[in-house]
Amino acid sequence: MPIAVKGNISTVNLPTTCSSNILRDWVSPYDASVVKLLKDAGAIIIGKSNMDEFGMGAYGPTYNPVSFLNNSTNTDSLKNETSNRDLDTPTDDMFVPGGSSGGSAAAVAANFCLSALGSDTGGSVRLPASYCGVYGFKPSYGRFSRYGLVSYASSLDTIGILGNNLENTKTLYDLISSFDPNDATSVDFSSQSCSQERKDLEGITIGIPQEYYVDGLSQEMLECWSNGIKKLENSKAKIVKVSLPNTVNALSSYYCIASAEASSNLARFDGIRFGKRSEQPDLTEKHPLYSHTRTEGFGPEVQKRIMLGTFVLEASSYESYFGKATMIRNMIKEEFRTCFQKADILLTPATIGGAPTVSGIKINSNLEGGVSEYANDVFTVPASLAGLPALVVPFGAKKTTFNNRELQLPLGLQLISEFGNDELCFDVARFFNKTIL
Ligand SMILES: NC(=O)C[C@H](N)C(=O)O
Repeated sequence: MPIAVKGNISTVNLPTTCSSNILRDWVSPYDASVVKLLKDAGAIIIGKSNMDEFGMGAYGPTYNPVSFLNNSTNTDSLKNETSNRDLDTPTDDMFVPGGSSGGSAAAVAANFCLSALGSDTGGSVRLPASYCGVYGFKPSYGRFSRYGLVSYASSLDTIGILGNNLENTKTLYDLISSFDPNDATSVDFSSQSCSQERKDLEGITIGIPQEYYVDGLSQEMLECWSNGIKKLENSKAKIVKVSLPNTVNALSSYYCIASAEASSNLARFDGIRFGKRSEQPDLTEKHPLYSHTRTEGFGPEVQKRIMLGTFVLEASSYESYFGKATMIRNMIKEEFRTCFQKADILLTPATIGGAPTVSGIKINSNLEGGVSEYANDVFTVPASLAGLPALVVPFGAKKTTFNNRELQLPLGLQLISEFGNDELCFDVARFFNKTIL
């Protein structure tokens, strides 16, 4: 199976740059455990995919293939379409793939490969899956080895899978679900496998978190969500309302914890041991080599997060920021636990709407200091904070026209299940294909 691998997952013969200047041309001396498992099973690694620098969703330069496909999945027409365009001056029919595994999602959506490895810290696999119309899976924390994944926020990071269909996504899941003694956070789930061939969803209760009806949820996503609920109901699932009151605080908690961990993890990139080293350090500064290397090597989003993270970890702000964020995280975990007493699995939107345009993202970033994109993670970060498995299923599309050209922007729904019960996501997802509304 041809597979693309995200640029932050180590591979021996291809560069692992995390799309960062600081790791430009860097090649790892070893394969990540997940890559090794795939190679041993005969997979063909077709290349490394583009990403937002170090996984920090700034919606980097990849374009969403939907912008060019024109309702056709033909790779030749994609090539023609892209070669006719000036990709440096995006028009209003050019969309972002989402981040940070945008390159992996785009590669699958464009039929360059059947599946791809990504990584998901707060939605980095699930958001691009939804925007590009492919499957996107984030496992229970600890199920896939992180050995060889460049760390961003270690308590949240997971390897994830993007797939063109459910079967290929599940094949990769089966191959890389493996305990790894090289990863101290790896969990042995081998005794917990519970996948079942079901003829319908009788006996399965689907929870609908009421707090996910957020302000700003687009009309098309609202419709997509209620169609999804109907589809599962038609397959004999029982639908119940559940409550996750701290959804409103999840984004602040996530961005505080993720930035704090990033500021610590990224301290290793200092120009001494890895990648780029500044050639012109200003010797009048206190730490000229470190500061110049890091100023030249990291992009603006990464620098912003390092500064935010350093701030929330300072002794004077620790309790009011990092301490509170951790408390909220614990409350979110507890709320999920309560939900799973009423429901087996939750169904939510993956995003608030279809993919934004490239130019829209640029305008918003300039106006609001670059935090507006963070709001798009509202439905994905809660499962990350709680370490739960979640699967995004492509379901529906938003129709839009530009210069008389009709485009269909994909929309995805998210299934979230209990810790360790990853396979239930796949079991339920099958019914999005089976039942006719
Ligand atoms: N890495 C992720 O999962 C994406 C998230 N938007 C972030 O920037 O942290």
